[in-house]
Amino acid sequence: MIYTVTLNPSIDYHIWLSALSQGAIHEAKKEWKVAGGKGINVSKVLRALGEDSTALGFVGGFTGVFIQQQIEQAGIAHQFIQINHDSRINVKIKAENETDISGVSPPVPEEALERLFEQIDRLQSGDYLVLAGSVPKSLPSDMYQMIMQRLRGKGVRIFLDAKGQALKNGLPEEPFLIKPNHHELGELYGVTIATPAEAIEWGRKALQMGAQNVIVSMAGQGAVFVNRNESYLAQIPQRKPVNSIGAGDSMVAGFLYGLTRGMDTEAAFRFAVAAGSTTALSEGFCTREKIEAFIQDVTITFIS
Ligand SMILES: Nc1ncnc2c1ncn2[C@@H]1O[C@H](COP(=O)(O)OP(=O)(O)OP(=O)(O)O)[C@@H](O)[C@H]1O
Ligand SMILES: O=P(O)(O)OC[C@@]1(O)O[C@H](CO)[C@@H](O)[C@@H]1O
Repeated sequence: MIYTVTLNPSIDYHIWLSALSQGAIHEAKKEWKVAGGKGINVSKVLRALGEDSTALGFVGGFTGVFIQQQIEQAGIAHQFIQINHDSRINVKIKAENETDISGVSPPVPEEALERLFEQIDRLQSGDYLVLAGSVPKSLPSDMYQMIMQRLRGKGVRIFLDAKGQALKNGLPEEPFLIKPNHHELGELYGVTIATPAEAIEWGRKALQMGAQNVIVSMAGQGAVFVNRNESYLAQIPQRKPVNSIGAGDSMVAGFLYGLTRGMDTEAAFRFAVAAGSTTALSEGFCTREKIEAFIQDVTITFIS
């Protein structure tokens, strides 16, 4: 069974403007409101690919009701834990370029946290667990590490898509996969990663710190994959992105999907890159049809 955890879900309010200027009044050309948060996005992409998952996390208030309804309408199983305060609203402004404003995360009470731990304790060998996105401020920054410690030795494969302290703290627990983008990986080591060669070099450092597999996503530059046996570079044709929100989540979902369908590492990585890119290059998330049409445009190079 696949579980996704979104500790800090959101309503993503996508809004299209002709131009964004500080201090001005803007009239939107178009808008969308969708349930968001990285784990939830992974569940959505998996659903679109025909793979079931159960979404876990905290939802609250009128925004939480909306998020839960959307997940149910999408046919995604969930075991959300209700909290009293409103889930966040994250604003995604599309003008000359993309600007994100993330809302304030709601406080999560101790009892809600205990309930999440009870759910985590029920996971079994062979399950996959995706831990993705930010940790609400009221929770300890080593939340993901705490979850992973509870699962030690149980045979659950953990995909960790986090940044900063949450990523750093999680590495010693040997997550099956991490998927930082090149900025997030650079931030971990206090360096700037600008090229795939640098992403491979620093990705290998993350292996030394505990990660079993590392995908470093590099937006329009593609991605690199490293583990102890194999390293690959994925390149994609240069095209203007339409919506890069959720591209990284689509990549995580694509890799997970590939593994569950028995693809080898290289094929799962190729599928993951095609999933990320087709989300970035179209409105809405990737679909199987879009991925299949794009996948031959992904060039994979084996790196020794
Ligand atoms: N401009 C683009 N053109 C083609 N593919 C893209 C583009 N931007 C992103 N992608 C694809 O999506 C993958 C993930 O993108 P990115 O590195 O932006 O992830 P991210 O920062 O985790 O994204 P997010 O947090 O918005 O989900 C890339 O490796 C690439 O395959
Ligand atoms: O603030 P976080 O939890 O790091 O990221 C949240 C978020 O930006 O990530 C998703 C895209 O990856 C969006 O659906 C959501 O708004």
